[in-house]
Amino acid sequence: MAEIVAGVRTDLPARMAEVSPAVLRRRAEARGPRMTPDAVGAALRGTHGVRLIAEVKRVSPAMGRLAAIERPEALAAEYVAGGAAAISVLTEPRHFGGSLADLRAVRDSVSVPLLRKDFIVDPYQLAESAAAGADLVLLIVAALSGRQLDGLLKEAAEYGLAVLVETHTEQEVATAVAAGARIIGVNARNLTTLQVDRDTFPRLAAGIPADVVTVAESGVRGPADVGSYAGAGADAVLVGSALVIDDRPADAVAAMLAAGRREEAE
Ligand SMILES: O=C(O)c1ccccc1NCC(=O)[C@H](O)[C@H](O)COP(=O)(O)O
Repeated sequence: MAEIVAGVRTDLPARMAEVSPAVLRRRAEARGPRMTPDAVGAALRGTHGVRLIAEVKRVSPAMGRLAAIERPEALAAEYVAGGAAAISVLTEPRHFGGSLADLRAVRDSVSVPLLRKDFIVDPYQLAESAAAGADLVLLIVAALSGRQLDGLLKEAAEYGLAVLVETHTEQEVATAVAAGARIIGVNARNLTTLQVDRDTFPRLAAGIPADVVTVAESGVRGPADVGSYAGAGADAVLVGSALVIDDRPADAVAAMLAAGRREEAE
C-alpha cells in the first residue's frame, strides 16, 4: 500500500495546481444538498438482510486486469437494478485504472449513495470527492496517523460527506471507534501481502459497537461468501472483482442479496 499512497502523493500537486479547493467547493455547492451521513448509514443497514455496495473496479493489484468497463455509469445502473444499496467507484488511476470522471459519470446515472474509494491522505481529495458528487469517502486507518484520521474525519463532516473508516486489525478497529467512526469497514485483504482472510470480519466485528454500521470488504467470490458475512453480522458487504467479471451483474447482485437475507428478521 505504501507504493499506492506514494503515487497518490505524487499526483496530487498537479491536480491542485489545475483546480483550486475554492473552485471545487463551488462545484460541490452547485450539485445541491447531498445525502446526509445519517441517511447514508441508514441505507447501508437493513432489517431484512445484508446490504450490498457494488464496486466499479477495472484492475486489482492482487488479481490483475479484471474488466474494461467502458461505461461505468451503465454498470452502476445494472448494479442498482439488481438491488445494490450503494455504489463504490475506485478512482485511483495508477493501480486500479479508475478516475474522478468515472465517479462523475456514475453520479449522473444513479441516486443511491456513492462511495469514492481511493487512498485519501489530503483534505483536497475530500473537496474533489464532494465536487464529483460522492456521498461517502473511504479513510484507511493503516494509511493515516491518528491526527490525520481525526483531521480528515472533521473536514469530511464539514463537506457533509459520510466516511467509511477501513480497518484490518483489532488495534485499527479501536482507533476507528475512538475517532468516532459511524461506519466501519473490515477489509479481508491484507494490504501488505494482498492475501484475503475471510475470517477477519468475524474476528474484528466483536470490537465494533452495535450502533456503528459494519461493512465486510473484499474477497466475496459469490453468494455463499455473502451468506457467511451476513451470518457474522455484517450490515453490508462491499463486492468488486466477482461482480465486474460477471456477464450479468444485476443477476449476480440479486443472487448475493438473496443469500444474505435474514429470514428471522422479516
Ligand atoms: O483489490 C486489490 O487487489 C487491492 C490491493 C491493494 C489495496 C486495495 C485493494 N483493493 C481495494 C478494495 O478494498 C477492494 O476493491 C474492495 O474491497 C472490493 O474487493 P474485491 O471484491 O475482493 O474485489
